Amino acid sequence: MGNIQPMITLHDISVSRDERQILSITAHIPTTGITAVIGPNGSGKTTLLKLLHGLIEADEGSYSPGSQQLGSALVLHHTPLIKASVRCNLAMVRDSSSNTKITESDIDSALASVGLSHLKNQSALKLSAGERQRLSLARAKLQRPQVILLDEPTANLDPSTTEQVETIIKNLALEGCGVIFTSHHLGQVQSLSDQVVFLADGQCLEVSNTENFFKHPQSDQAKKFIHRELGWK
Ligand SMILES: Nc1ncnc2c1ncn2[C@@H]1O[C@H](COP(=O)(O)OP(=O)(O)OP(=O)(O)O)[C@@H](O)[C@H]1O
Repeated sequence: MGNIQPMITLHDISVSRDERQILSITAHIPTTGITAVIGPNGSGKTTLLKLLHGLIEADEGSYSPGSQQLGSALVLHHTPLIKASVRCNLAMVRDSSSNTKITESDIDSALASVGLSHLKNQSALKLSAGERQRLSLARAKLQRPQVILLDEPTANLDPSTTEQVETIIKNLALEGCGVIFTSHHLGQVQSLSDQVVFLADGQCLEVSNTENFFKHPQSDQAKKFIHRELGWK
C-alpha cells in the first residue's frame, strides 16, 4: 500500500438515474483513517462508493484522484462468490498495484487475518453470512488497495461477527489502508470512525471529525437524523 492522498476532491459531481438526480456533490472525502458515510435510506451512500470505485460514472463534474489513481477495492452487500473453494475465490484475485498473481502464502496470510484458515478448502457457497463477509474482506485486502470501500459491512450480522468484522476494519486501518464504509448503526460509527461524511437527498451536507459531528452537527438535516437515530436531545 503506497502513499495515500489524504482526500478525494469531488467537484460538482452529478449522477442521475431515470431522469432523477441521485447524487449532487461537491466535497472533500478523507481517504486516510476510517471514514463513515452516513445518511437516511436512499441518500446516495452506495452510489457514492460505486462512483469512487469507478463502477459508475458521473454525468457531470469531476473528482481527483479518479478511480484509476485511487486504487480502491469495493465490497458491496452481496459480493458474488464463485462456486469453488474459499481458496479458489482468493486465488483469482490480482494485486491491483502490480497486476501480479497472488501467491499461496498471500492467500494463507489473508485467510489468517480474517480468521478463516480452517475453511480454506470448503466450498465458498456454503459459508455463513459472516464467513462470506470475512472472505469478501480477505479478497479485497489481497488486492492491496490504498482505500477499501465497504457498503454496510456488518448489515445482518450477529453481535459477535459484527465485532470480528469491526476488528478486521480497525486492523486494515492500522496497516495503513484507508477505509470508507457506510453504516446505519450510529453507535458503530461513533466507536469505529475518525471522520463522518453526512449525505441527505444525494448531497453531502457535512464532512467532519466524528466526535464533532455528533456533538455539533451543523445542518438541520444532520441534527434531525441524529435525533431520530439516537434519540439525542
Ligand atoms: N440504477 C438505479 N436506477 C434508478 N435509481 C437508482 C439506481 N441506483 C440507485 N438509485 C436511486 O438512487 C438513490 C440513492 O441510492 P443509494 O443506494 O445510493 O442510497 P443509500 O443511501 O445507499 O440507501 P440505503 O441506506 O437504503 O442503502 C435511491 O433513491 C435509489 O432508489
